[in-house]
Amino acid sequence: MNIGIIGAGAIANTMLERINHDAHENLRINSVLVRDKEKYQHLEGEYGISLHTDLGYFLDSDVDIVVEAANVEVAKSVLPEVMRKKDAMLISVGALAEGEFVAELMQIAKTNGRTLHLPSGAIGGLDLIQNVQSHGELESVTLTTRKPAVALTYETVASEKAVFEGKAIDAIKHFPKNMNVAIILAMAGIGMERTHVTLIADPSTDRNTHQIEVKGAFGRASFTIENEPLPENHNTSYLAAISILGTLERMNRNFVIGG
Ligand SMILES: NC(=O)C1=CN([C@@H]2O[C@H](COP(=O)(O)OP(=O)(O)OC[C@H]3O[C@@H](n4cnc5c(N)ncnc54)[C@H](OP(=O)(O)O)[C@@H]3O)[C@@H](O)[C@H]2O)C=CC1
Ligand SMILES: O=C([O-])CC(=O)C(=O)O
Repeated sequence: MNIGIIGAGAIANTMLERINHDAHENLRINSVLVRDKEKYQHLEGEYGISLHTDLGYFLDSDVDIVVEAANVEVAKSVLPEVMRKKDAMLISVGALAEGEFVAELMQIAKTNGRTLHLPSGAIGGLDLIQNVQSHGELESVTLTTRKPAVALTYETVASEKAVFEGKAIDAIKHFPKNMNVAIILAMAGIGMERTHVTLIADPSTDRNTHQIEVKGAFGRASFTIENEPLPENHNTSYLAAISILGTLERMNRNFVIGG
């Protein structure tokens, strides 16, 4: 499967390493869309990809699926055009916080026979949450995220401090680079208004920890994911990058595990 990536930052680089550098048997990244060609020129030689700055030419290049790995604003602006022409995979899922935009995208997907894939990103447990909610039997979902203080605030923080507490829909507005997990969790479960989020700036941690608590007719579940960050961007967990890789790999299979 030929892949086009939007963005050339920490996640995109991990994918270029795992897929092109390691010569993945089924996957190949052919094209990368950037806004500054000079800055990323070295990638063409290093990974044998074509760099593009024009979305139209990028979409017309030899790619079967487009993976967005840029940011929420870029995702919002390019996704409608991308989905008219290609299947897409989105990691800046904060772009989907507004229901009207999701409805517009789903209409484009339906008209053009496209699929939008949303990997689990830096968390897990979304299979269980979706199963429980399939009959609307989810009662509550809470997310407590703890990140290094420097990732969340310019203030000097002496001891751990909650920098946000409230609904998922508001969490992504205030922290678009850190709360994509809140949005995928809300989409899988009880929505943007009812998913309760606490974001803690912790000067004593170097990990991105997401603690999820779920209650419903099935019983209760809790998941704690203690993520190692990517060296190129400490805000971003390594798991987010390999959740894209795993999702791409599973698209090639003739069997499905979990769900
Ligand atoms: N769903 C989840 O669980 C997670 C989601 N994320 C999200 O994934 C996304 C990518 O993360 P990460 O790789 O760490 O981010 P980085 O900041 O490392 O990289 C972002 C890349 O996007 C590029 N970019 C910015 N604007 C444009 C544009 N207009 N056109 C093309 N490229 C552009 C940047 O280029 P330039 O150098 O020119 O600025 C840069 O190469 C972020 O939105 C992040 O919040 C991250 C972790 C978890
Ligand atoms: O990588 C993480 O741990 C989470 C993150 O940044 C996000 O959800 O935006």
